[in-house]
Amino acid sequence: MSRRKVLVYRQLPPDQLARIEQAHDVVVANPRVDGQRDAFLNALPTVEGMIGSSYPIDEEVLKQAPRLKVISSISVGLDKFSLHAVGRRGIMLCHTPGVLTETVADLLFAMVLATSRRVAELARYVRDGRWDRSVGEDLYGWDVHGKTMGIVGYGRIGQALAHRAALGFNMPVLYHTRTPVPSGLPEGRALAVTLRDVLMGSDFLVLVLPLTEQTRGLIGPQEFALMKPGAILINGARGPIVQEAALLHALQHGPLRAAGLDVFDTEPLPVDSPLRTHPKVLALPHVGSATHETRQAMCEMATTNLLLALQGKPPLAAYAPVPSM
Ligand SMILES: NC(=O)c1ccc[n+]([C@@H]2O[C@H](COP(=O)([O-])OP(=O)(O)OC[C@H]3O[C@@H](n4cnc5c(N)ncnc54)[C@H](O)[C@@H]3O)[C@@H](O)[C@H]2O)c1
Ligand SMILES: O=C(O)[C@H](O)CO
Repeated sequence: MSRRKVLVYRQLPPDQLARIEQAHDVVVANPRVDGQRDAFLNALPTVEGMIGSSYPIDEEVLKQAPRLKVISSISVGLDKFSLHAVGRRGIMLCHTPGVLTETVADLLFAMVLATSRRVAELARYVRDGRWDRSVGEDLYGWDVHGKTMGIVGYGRIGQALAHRAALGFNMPVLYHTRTPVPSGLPEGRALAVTLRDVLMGSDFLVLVLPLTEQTRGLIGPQEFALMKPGAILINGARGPIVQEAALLHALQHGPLRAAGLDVFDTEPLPVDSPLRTHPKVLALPHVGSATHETRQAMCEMATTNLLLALQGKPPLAAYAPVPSM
């Protein structure tokens, strides 16, 4: 097998980097890191494989990489890639579904619990030395068990979340998804409904669907207007699925009691974003899959995908059909 030029554009664990270096000529250059952008740009004209995540690989980047055949993303979401250009060019785009499912569902449920039981706010109260008497009603939270869990996007992660909600917390589940699927739960525990019905019926509305042309701006003023007073929104999908101005309005004027956000329009979240310090917002730095075990598993899968695809073999998971090499 001939050695090819591979661009690693995000930090990889040393064991995975070594696997690539054994077979190919590697340039490590993260365009977000000061001093590495030029090396990233200089590598593009000759690279045949790329591995990384979170940096936009758009038409402009792809134009500069005429020999590119394989991109291996260390993510399940593929919204950072120009899918039209990838398809047109016959580039194999691989990703890492499945290995992060349970970990992301854990974090989504943590956000459900943290927002309703005001975990971050109460911890700050103790840390700030304000616990000088028993906590009054103004700091009480709201129950989670038995409330209705609404899920938009009932794929791998949505279903793992539904299991936690229905079987662990006795919550009725409403779900809405593009492609109809059975709930995977015992009879009567979950109902597939329209988006309108999920919005109207849920105490917690969790978004866990891909960002696409169809889902950009999906949750806006009209959708917030349908939601229950006191509902809590959790966005574990992608920031632009929710219209930010409408979200701020819904937090200030209702119906939202709180929002748990792991994802934002612009990441990292700008320091002047009103969402950063909003008292009703639990903002996390896009960490759905960020555990030692899962990030290692994602990097391993992405590395395997890259190596297989560069050998002309089917990778473990890919968006595009296998191109001829
Ligand atoms: N916060 C994080 O760190 C994090 C981590 C992993 C994944 N994610 C996000 O979660 C998404 C889902 O991951 P997954 O592994 O469950 O993917 P998946 O493909 O298994 O599930 C996606 C679901 O969304 C549904 N869907 C697609 N378009 C829709 C639409 N227009 N309306 C309603 N439903 C629609 C699909 O039918 C499918 O059921 C990813 O695409 C990514 O954006 C975020
Ligand atoms: O899509 C994913 O896998 C996560 O959001 C990490 O980028």
